[in-house]
Amino acid sequence: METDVGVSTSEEANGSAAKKKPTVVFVLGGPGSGKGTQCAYIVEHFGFTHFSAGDLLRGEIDSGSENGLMIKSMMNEGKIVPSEVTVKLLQKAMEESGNEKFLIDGFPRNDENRAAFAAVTGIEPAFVLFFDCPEEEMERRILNRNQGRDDDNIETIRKRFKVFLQSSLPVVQYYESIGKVHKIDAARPVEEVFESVKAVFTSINEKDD
Ligand SMILES: Nc1ncnc2c1ncn2[C@@H]1O[C@H](COP(=O)(O)OP(=O)(O)O)[C@@H](O)[C@H]1O
Ligand SMILES: Nc1ccn([C@H]2C[C@H](O)[C@@H](COP(=O)(O)OP(=O)(O)O)O2)c(=O)n1
Ligand SMILES: [Mg+2]
Repeated sequence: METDVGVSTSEEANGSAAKKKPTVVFVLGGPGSGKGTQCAYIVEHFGFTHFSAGDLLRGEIDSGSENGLMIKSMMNEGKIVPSEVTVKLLQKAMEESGNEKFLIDGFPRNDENRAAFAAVTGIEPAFVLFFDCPEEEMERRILNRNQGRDDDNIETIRKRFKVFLQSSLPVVQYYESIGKVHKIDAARPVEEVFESVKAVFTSINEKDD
């Protein structure tokens, strides 16, 4: 079943034709909190196109691009790749998609990411989903993930948790301060988490009707 989520519009400064801007939802949460898993369900039910910033960066490594080695070494250290690279990949993916409703997963991961996306695309998120999960549960999930990722080892996982607390949580707190965060208890089974996620998207649809 697909449900419609409204596309925001903005008037040009001179008040002429309204120009459509894509609807963007940022999906945030620590490593292993279940962002990718829940995004797959949201796509199925609500007609969004899903982009994982981490997947786009891994694609860039695999393509043999000139940034590949730099991205690979930063990811293996659990560090956040410069926004210039990530925002460009997201912007290209959105332009090529043909959709106007996007779930952007794992981005923005720091304030630099947040500001660069706003400056380059002119888009502010409709809202932010935040998957709240204790570290020991996230660690268990990542160690069982089996996707063959170089950064899913205990040493890098610990570094990623540190970066999440230091750089990514403040971005969530910023969006909380402007009333844009829907916080979800992500420590529950997948289906239960999705019930809460579904409620958020359904209530947004109803508001737009
Ligand atoms: N609610 C959940 N309960 C248990 N395991 C989960 C849950 N959500 C996701 N997982 C599993 O945990 C791992 C990490 O999930 P993933 O969606 O990749 O998280 P993220 O994108 O936030 O790192 C995957 O192996 C996934 O199958
Ligand atoms: N906005 C982003 C997103 C991810 N990255 C890098 C740094 C992250 O540790 C890795 C992996 O991100 P990814 O979202 O795939 O990881 P999780 O799904 O949270 O486990 O990619 C980044 O540099 N900038
Ligand atoms: Mg992920």
